Amino acid sequence: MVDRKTNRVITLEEYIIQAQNKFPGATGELSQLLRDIGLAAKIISREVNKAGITNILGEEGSTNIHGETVKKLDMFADKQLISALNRSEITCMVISEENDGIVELDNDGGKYIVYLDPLDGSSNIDVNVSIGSIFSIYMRKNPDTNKLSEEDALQSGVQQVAAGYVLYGSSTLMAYTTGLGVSVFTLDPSIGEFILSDDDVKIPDYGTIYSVNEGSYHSWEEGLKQYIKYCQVEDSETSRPYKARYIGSMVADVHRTLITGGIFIYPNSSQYPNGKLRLMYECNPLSFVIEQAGGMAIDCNGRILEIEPESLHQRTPIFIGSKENVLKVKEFLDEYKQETIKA
Ligand SMILES: O=P(O)(O)OC[C@H]1O[C@](O)(COP(=O)(O)O)[C@@H](O)[C@@H]1O
Repeated sequence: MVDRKTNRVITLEEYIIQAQNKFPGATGELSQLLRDIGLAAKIISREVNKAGITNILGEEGSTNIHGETVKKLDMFADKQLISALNRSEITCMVISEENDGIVELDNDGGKYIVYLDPLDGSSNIDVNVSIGSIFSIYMRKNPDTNKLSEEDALQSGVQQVAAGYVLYGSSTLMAYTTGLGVSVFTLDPSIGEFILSDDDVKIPDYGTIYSVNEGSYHSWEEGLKQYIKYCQVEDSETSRPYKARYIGSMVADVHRTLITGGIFIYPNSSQYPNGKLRLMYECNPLSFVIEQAGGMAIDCNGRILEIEPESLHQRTPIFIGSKENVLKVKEFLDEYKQETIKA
């Protein structure tokens, strides 16, 4: 995207500074934090792009708190992001999918807390399918107390000051929001810069793509089963049947949903009674982005962003995407919930 006034491409760096200048009181710290994440993303992107020829594919040998085998790229991305955040002394703690507890950085004076899914879509790393990194940023609740605590970090999604993701796909892009709409930047490897490619992105109100792992269909609640049947019925008026698309990397499936409209679902199932995806570093940040683009994100009861977190790595079911599609699935969930209650 070219700046109409200067007829020049706009880099992430410039865009962040321009946005900051709109807030006279801004300290520039959040800007620095976003730049730090941008830098780490470039380094991770470089490694992802040549993963097949450098010994960075495969398992690292350890298991994380979720009982998942950790991939070498998971650890590489985790290290890159944490060291980038440690460099600028404004982040006091990081919570990451690859670390059990809070990671205290050497900046206990820092006022920001960052949640990370350093490498999302781990099952796709070794098969060269799109993967991503997800970040969510909060201010400390009690900046005057020296002692950092989990209590500081357990804040609902509405408290996020910024959130976003990096998608390592056919190109590498970074999308984020600070609560003033969603901006997308594409990495131009030839100059090593993220260039603004889309500003104030809006998700279509209605889409004809549904995205869910139907492998666990048998253990879904009836309302969801009936909604998927609804998506598959022939009806030209509502452009059904919808197309099914499922990449298996939440960042990639949600980014597609942001651009084309539709819905991404990761429900409860017998394998994951409370859903699989993590509230604090997968569902909250992507819900903030989708809501800022005009979409919706709910669990089986209400808004994802209003869930009061109880633990750092808690999971939640999620229904996220275009407003009309999310309202439709909620209709089915509520209707069959009533049926079950009556029965
Ligand atoms: O293989 P499944 O059960 O469909 O799960 C895929 C989901 O799990 C995830 O891979 C979980 O994320 P991680 O790879 O970060 O653990 C999501 O990106 C994706 O949406």
